[in-house]
Amino acid sequence: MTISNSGAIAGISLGIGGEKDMKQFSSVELESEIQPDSAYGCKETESHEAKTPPAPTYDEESVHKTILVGDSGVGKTSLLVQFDQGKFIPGSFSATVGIGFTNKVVTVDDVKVKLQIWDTAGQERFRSVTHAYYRDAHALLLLYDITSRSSFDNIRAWLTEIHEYAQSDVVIMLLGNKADMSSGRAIRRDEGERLAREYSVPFMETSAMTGVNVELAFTAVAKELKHRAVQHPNEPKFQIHEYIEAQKEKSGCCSSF
Ligand SMILES: Nc1nc2c(ncn2[C@@H]2O[C@H](COP(=O)(O)OP(=O)(O)OP(=O)(O)O)[C@@H](O)[C@H]2O)c(=O)[nH]1
Repeated sequence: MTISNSGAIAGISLGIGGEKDMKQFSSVELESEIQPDSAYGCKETESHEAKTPPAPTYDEESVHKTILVGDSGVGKTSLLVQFDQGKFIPGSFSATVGIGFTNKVVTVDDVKVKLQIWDTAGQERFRSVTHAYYRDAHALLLLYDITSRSSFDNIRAWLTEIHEYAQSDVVIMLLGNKADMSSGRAIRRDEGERLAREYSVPFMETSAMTGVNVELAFTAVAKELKHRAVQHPNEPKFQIHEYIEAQKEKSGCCSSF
């Protein structure tokens, strides 16, 4: 699997201590970047004979809007920077202001899946701005910080908001970030697993610092979105939970947490 970047993080100032100011991007400009969901569904055939329709092909021009959400300070910007640039800059970001995005292309099953990844401000005062972006989101990565009980407790409220403002079929993934901070851990991994099971969403612990599971989180989302776009009604569905567990086992990623 390869990952390529098709743009810098829009509106995020990466300077040490710099504010992650997204203000210079108007929502109109940003929305115009999003392509229609042309890959979803397949074309009607002219013949009226009862035959199995051909499997739809994936439209590589489709853009999948993927949004990072969660309390302020859980590591949304750091996760995106780790995925985008493969690096972690400790303590370098002040709170995100507003919302901004970066484009990434993830190659899964030999096709290029375009993710437009939006980094949102976790602070309460920006909530009304970010809600507006949920509506046409294809995927939401919901983060808490494993060293922060309150960020974990707030996940239920985030899920309520997501169900209120996002499409009912949006792909949701729960991420327990800062998994490298074992000494400060406040939330056990099985608590995260239990919450994810309760809401039937996939879950993994990540570290924006070490990079553990960062690529896997985005790749799993890309795979799910790609499979949904070309899903044939008679074929078994892609099992994102099984895929994640298999990949975790392969990498042996989580044994040290
Ligand atoms: N040890 C460790 N620190 C992290 C990790 N992810 C983020 N941090 C630190 O946590 C702090 C907050 O990270 P941000 O990425 O700014 O968090 P955010 O969720 O974008 O915050 P808002 O913009 O306010 O919503 C920074 O000091 C990061 O360096 C991680 O995986 N491990």
